[in-house]
Amino acid sequence: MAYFLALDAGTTSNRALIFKEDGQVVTMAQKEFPQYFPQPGWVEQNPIDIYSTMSGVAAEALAKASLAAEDLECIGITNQRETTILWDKKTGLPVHNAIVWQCRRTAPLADALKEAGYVDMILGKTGLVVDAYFSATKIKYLLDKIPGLRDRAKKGEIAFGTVDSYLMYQLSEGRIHKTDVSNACRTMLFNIHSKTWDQELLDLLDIPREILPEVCPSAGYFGSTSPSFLGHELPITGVLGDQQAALFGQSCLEAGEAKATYGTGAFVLMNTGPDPIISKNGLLTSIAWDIQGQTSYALEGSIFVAGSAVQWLRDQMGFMAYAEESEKMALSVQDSNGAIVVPAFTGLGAPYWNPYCQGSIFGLTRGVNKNHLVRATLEAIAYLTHDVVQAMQEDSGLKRKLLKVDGGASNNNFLMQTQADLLQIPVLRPKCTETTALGAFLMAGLGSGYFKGLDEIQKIWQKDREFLPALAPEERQVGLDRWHKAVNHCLNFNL
Ligand SMILES: Nc1ncnc2c1ncn2[C@@H]1O[C@H](COP(=O)(O)OP(=O)(O)O)[C@@H](O)[C@H]1O
Ligand SMILES: O=P(O)(O)OC[C@H](O)CO
Repeated sequence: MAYFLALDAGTTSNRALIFKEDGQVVTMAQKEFPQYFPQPGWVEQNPIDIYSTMSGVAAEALAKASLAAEDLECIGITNQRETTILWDKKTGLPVHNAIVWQCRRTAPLADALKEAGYVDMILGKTGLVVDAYFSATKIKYLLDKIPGLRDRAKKGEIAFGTVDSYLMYQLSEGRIHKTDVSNACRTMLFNIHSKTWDQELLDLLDIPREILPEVCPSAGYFGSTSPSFLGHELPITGVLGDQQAALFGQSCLEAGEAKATYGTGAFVLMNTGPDPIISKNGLLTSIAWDIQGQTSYALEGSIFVAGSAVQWLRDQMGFMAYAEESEKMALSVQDSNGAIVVPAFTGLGAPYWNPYCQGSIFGLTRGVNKNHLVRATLEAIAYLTHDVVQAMQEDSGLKRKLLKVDGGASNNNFLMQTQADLLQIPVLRPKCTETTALGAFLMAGLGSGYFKGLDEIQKIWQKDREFLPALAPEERQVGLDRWHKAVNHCLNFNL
């Protein structure tokens, strides 16, 4: 029997899972950590919280499984991407809170890059749309803001990392300053063709090369943890960004296979194989992973608000006590009674990319009640996902045959049925919905040499439920037309 530890550093919580070699979850421990919102649209986290909660849940998962660290084969790490941390190399202490991927504070810096005409150059090199979402403008902001930081960075005293890098640095007491290609490609500083940091982009943003981590393949030996973590040195042999990990955990290993993860936001990724496809429709091109010298690319549609819209219904509107109740409420009415919710709470991501538009509700009449609004919100998540999948088909020329789903909100059967109806293809939910952690464990198993190849890990994916399209095509088209009208109004509405 072999055991593996997967560390899943998410946006709102950190999770540690122990897996058996057949993909069974032995134990899981999870802990939320504080989020800070210093100004509207700004989001920060304390890196020390990120490390301390992760080290706490890892110890808890191990204790619950009655295992010792010596029983573990290796560690896999997966993480919220883009979130930017700068720290002092000597002390390991952060110089500022982490600037989280959702944070919009650097939108003016992104606008300046767009106005100066860098959109095509940046898309061509990095596969990314110019946006505050990615790490590059966040790093520049910190280097500009903190007195003396750029000089210290030039002298090699400061390190930059996304959450994977920061965790490895802490876990190894400063011996590992590395990241993997799937995380590096989300910084907007990494050339996805040459797979190297791009000097032209570094110069453009005045970011010293000295701060950057070494970029490694996703599977392989990154280094070992120090005994201060779990009491025993353990090899880290798999690292990748959480959406790419979910793609891997969903066993989307062939070109054309896709998954949608419905968590805080929703992220649709399609494996495009060994060649990157640069989008004409507002999607992102990322490296999915690099294994045994083989790079796989992915097209991605990032939707910033999905499950968090259900949290809004729960916490701000007070419509329910638990997110799970949204399914029953939506099914208690026949339709949304004409209401359309566009949950653009932090602007709209793919394929619209408007950081300034705001959430809107259309079609309100005296008969609309909270069940209709809950239904309209869940429908909006499915419509946004539809728009991304549509863009993906146009970019790739590949018609989807099915969509695999995961993440907290994929447990909502109404949402999944609506998704199948809108996409007109089967939607498949796996038995293990912790696909992100599953992907990290499988990657680590490959990196340690425990698994010899992809065919060995393909068997691990198992179906839980399949949702088949059941909506009449005319009815679907009417719904889509109304939705797109509402999105256009929302995009064009300026206070
Ligand atoms: N049954 C459900 N129906 C609708 N939304 C749900 C349901 N269960 C969870 N959610 C939403 O899913 C999100 C949590 O999913 P999770 O995958 O844990 O997210 P993350 O990894 O981004 O923290 C929350 O925003 C919650 O509102
Ligand atoms: O932490 P999650 O699951 O919301 O994922 C966040 C994404 O990686 C952001 O790009």
